[in-house]
Amino acid sequence: MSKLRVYEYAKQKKLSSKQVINKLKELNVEVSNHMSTISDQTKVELDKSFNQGSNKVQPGKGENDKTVQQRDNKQAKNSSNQKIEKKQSNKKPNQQKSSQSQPSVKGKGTNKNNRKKQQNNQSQAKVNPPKKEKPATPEKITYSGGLTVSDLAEKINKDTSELIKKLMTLGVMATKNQNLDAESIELICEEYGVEVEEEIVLDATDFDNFITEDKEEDLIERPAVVTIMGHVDHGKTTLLDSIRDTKVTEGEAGGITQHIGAYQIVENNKRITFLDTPGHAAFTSMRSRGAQVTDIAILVVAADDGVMPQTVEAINHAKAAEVPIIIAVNKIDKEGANPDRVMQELSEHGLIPEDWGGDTIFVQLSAIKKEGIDDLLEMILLVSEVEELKANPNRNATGTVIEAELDKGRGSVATLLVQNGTLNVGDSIVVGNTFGRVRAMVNDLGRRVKTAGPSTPVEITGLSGVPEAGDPFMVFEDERKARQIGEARQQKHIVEKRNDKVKVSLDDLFEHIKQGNMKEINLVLKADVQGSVEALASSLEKIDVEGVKIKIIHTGAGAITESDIILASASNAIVIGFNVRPDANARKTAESEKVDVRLHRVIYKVIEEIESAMKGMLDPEYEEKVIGQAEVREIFKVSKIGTIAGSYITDGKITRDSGVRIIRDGVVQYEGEIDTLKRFKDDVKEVAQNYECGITIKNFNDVKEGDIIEAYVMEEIKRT
Ligand SMILES: Nc1nc2c(ncn2[C@@H]2O[C@H](COP(=O)(O)OP(=O)(O)OP(=O)(O)O)[C@@H](O)[C@H]2O)c(=O)[nH]1
Repeated sequence: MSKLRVYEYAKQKKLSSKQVINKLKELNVEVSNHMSTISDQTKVELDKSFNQGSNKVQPGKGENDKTVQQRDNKQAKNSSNQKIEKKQSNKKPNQQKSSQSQPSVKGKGTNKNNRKKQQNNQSQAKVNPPKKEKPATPEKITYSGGLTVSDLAEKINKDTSELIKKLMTLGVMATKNQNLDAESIELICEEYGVEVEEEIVLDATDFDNFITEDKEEDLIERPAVVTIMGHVDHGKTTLLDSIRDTKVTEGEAGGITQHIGAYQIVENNKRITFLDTPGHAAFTSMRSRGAQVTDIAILVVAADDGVMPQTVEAINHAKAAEVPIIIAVNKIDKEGANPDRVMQELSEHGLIPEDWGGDTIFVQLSAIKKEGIDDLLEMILLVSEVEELKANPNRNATGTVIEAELDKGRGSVATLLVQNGTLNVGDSIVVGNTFGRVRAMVNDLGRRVKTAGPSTPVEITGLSGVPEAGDPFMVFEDERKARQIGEARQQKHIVEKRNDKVKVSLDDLFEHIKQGNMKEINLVLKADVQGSVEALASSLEKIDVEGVKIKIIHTGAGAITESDIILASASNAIVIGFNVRPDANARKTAESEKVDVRLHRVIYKVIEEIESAMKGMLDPEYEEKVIGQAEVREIFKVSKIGTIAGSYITDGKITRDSGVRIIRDGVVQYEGEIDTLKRFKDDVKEVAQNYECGITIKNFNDVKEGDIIEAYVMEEIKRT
């Protein structure tokens, strides 16, 4: 089977690759770029189509899949076969070329030619100094981490300008310092018959590169890690305390519980680990750092209060993290307790009790009276069993930081949750962007321990710095390696902070979609009233562009809160506010977490914006910039013209085309445009600070002495 690529076909037909790609799209043939291969059948269709106009043809699905797969599999190792194949298919024409212009080291025949040519050159040496002779084109080059045009030119011994021209004929516009993508590099190398290999350097700062899969037979059951969530005052803390009081001392007689951010209890000879920080903020902020520590979420709902806003938030947070939920209907001892109502209300959120044919476990309890605690624990064990939570205790420990602080006496103190393996005193460990050796370990009962297995929380000392909650940790065989990796992570962290890694935003949505790393777009939706939330949600869910789906992970009526932003950050979601604004905290968090928040007042604008972003057609975004202020000092009423505001520019300047706002006692009276701007009798383009001028406002004559006229322009926000 011949392997014809898009650009090759384009060249044959004297078309641009883009034209061919567009035509393929018309024919419903999926190609990712000019390097994609075209099957024989597709080629026939293309020929037909270019000769006769557009005949819609649906190609065999298998072929498309294959094309895509080939691109996906293009990792250094397994692509080497493809590369050799490519090289061979390109050898002939290139060698012909190179034998004319440059000495080549490939193929017997050409070698002879080269030798001859070289001899000729030597004999002419006196006339033409050998310096001028270009060095040979290498047979193979390797590179890692990208190449600029001039880097590549140097590697393959060509002039940069020649390469730029060549790239142009292949439909790639590049300057000499421009970084080339892997495909363009391959393309150029193919043209010159050079084999190219990209060396993928393993990122030593990425723990994933050090993790080896456990064998099934090495895995054993581990305790579940449980988080308690729910609305304010519904009894989360009381429940955590009751469980600890009744169980910890029961199991470990004489133990003094210590607050280390998590504790373990024993029920029916099985352990359960509770994270001791109630509330979904902690849960989600950890997740936003990439940590998934919770196996089961307990949702506490007070039976006398029912489902409240934070209950719904907690549900959505747990759902977004795909963590099973157990409902603890609390305060059933209270007068006015109505567990049925809680069930009813939760059913509306998709949590249907088993008694009613659903699959959500409901446990009724009184945290304060310590009633129903055993039932809850039993249910946790049941869910753990179903979830088949397992780990391998016989390996170096990995896990997550639950909390950490700097203690005056002990230095850096961190509570770690071991998630796999066993942590030992003396282990060399990298924690977040810091490292060290585990000097001492203390468990939740305040006892010194030497080892900690899967799902065990322990407090450790011995780190060189203070990590953050949610940071991952990993133990390494030797201290030198731990230090090396710790330092590399620290360095990377500094660089990343500097580069301010941005979360997904509407602006780069299309890029993500194009690169195929986005199949679902997560949205958090807030609106003024429930009705608009629903209307908006249903319209948004209907958008389907390029097979990418909208997924609404949380909705609510009311202002955009910090919790919305944290959820969006953790789930890489975009926040949409309809007739609502973010509160001050939310605004700050959105800025620091780099969450894209879009505010709208018209439903179709929201839909339009999302849709255009998905299609990569988002209009430039503008932001208002105040350029100056004027104080109205005198009013002139002129019958034909209207009210002229005799003003004095107190700050900045006012330009003829700026937008203006009339502010009276701090309140905006009117927003509009300038009609005329005059100095004495002359129309002027702008008036600067400390000058007087006459201003009339379009469609507004109610200017008063003492009013402030604020001028602003809309500036396009530069996208990076
Ligand atoms: N009657 C009754 N009161 C309870 C029960 N559980 C908790 N309370 C009371 O409810 C109030 C709130 O309990 P907390 O445990 O502080 O609630 P919380 O959910 O942790 O609250 P925040 O930490 O503020 O979010 C306290 O006054 C508790 O004593 C219960 O089972 N029955």
